[in-house]
Amino acid sequence: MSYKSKEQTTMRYKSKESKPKKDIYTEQIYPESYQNRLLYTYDTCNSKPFSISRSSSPIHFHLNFEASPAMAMSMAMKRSASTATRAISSAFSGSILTRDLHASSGKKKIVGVFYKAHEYAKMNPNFVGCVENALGIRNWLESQGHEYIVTDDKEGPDCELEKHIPDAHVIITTPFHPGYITAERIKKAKNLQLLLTAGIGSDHVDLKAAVDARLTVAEVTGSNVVSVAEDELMRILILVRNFLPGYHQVISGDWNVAGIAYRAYDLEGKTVGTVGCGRIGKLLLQRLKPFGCNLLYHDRLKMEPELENQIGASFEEDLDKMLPKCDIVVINTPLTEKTKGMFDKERIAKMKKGVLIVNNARGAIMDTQAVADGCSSGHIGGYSGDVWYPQPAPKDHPWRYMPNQAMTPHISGTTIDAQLRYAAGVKDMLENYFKGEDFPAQNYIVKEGELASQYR
Ligand SMILES: NC(=O)C1=CN([C@@H]2O[C@H](COP(=O)(O)OP(=O)(O)OC[C@H]3O[C@@H](n4cnc5c(N)ncnc54)[C@H](O)[C@@H]3O)[C@@H](O)[C@H]2O)C=CC1
Repeated sequence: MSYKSKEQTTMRYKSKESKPKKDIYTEQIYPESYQNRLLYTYDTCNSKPFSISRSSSPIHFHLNFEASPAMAMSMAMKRSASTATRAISSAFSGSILTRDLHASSGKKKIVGVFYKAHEYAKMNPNFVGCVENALGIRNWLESQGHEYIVTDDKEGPDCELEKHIPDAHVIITTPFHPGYITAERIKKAKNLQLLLTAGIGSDHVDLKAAVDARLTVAEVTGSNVVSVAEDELMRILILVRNFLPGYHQVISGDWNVAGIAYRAYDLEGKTVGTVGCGRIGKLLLQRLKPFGCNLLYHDRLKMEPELENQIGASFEEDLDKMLPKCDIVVINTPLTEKTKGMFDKERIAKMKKGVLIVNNARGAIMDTQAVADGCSSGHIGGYSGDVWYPQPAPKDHPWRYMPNQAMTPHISGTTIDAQLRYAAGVKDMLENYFKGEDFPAQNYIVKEGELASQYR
């Protein structure tokens, strides 16, 4: 995608200014989100050609950004809330725990694990999520005397990540190219205090080991939920319309309408169920509503009736009762001890014959072979997603070769918009960490020996 022109950016800025007040639905999805501020940052950086060179990192710009009165007020409110939180927590914290966050001051060693971009790194100055552009925080970190090592080499005993584990204070990694932080690595990491996920989903960390070691684990909650929900909608349409065989026909010089049409349907009137209905699940349901589908959701938590009514979906307490009703099932839970392997042979057998499955949550929520077998037998009519286990997916991963799949590498949550948001979120948390301040509460996955509720 090309960069936005100044006119486009101005339009976006204007439309943001005239945006109607958030409704109850949006309030629930974005409590204290980064969204507005970061979009503002993004617009600011693109619409001020006099002060910014295109090759600079965009996420530095919000330091110079003059807040509007409303934003200044909200920032001041946040500051006073965080001061109050600190006062309360310091009043109650008496224990001496060597690895708790902010246990030591001074220069830090920060290790980042990202995917390599090679020739693509220079093609877009906002492409900050790769090794080469390193979230755009290198100058900022190094100017304060911190050491910043960045690599994509993350597997095996001789990899670059392993070399830096013993003296790293902070490890940042993205779910797109996850640095697996195992219990063994945590044991070796004597200086480690903080594990940051540049994105959402911290299952690449052995969270139990992190709890036991009293590490802090945090992610940029909300940073790419819109990106994933949009991508899920695209995958649903690709499967329902049997799009991919048509695309392949065009490339291979064929023309066979029947070969596509015999199993292409409308989305209207179909029953779609989301398993997990947090931020992404709700955004997906909101996007599906205008298609005239019958919407169901299963989650640990039932929505407030007003929100449920606004979204137009019905709660299904029992997953196994919801599945046989669904033409399309979308997975939107984190990978936890409870959801690992949740979709095995028996559960897949409970689904309708020909069911379409979209999974952008995590590959390991599915039993790999059961999915491949389901696609081969036709019980699963189509499977699409961007998440695999492990990542990168090995060349012989069965999902590469099963019929009726529309798989991609892990991309849905790393759009340029998402990268700008999660890079700024990481920078904010590092800034708080250096100052000994708390992070936004919803970002914590492990804090003071406790695991966030959605991972339990
Ligand atoms: N493919 C990609 O690029 C991305 C993937 N993700 C994945 O999507 C997941 C969900 O993200 P969000 O919606 O932001 O998280 P969220 O925390 O807002 O929502 C997760 C929902 O899952 C529910 N849940 C947890 N365990 C459950 C269980 N055993 N049964 C039923 N429901 C359960 C929770 O109650 C919660 O409502 C992330 O954890 C991550 O794994 C997130 C962002 C990007």
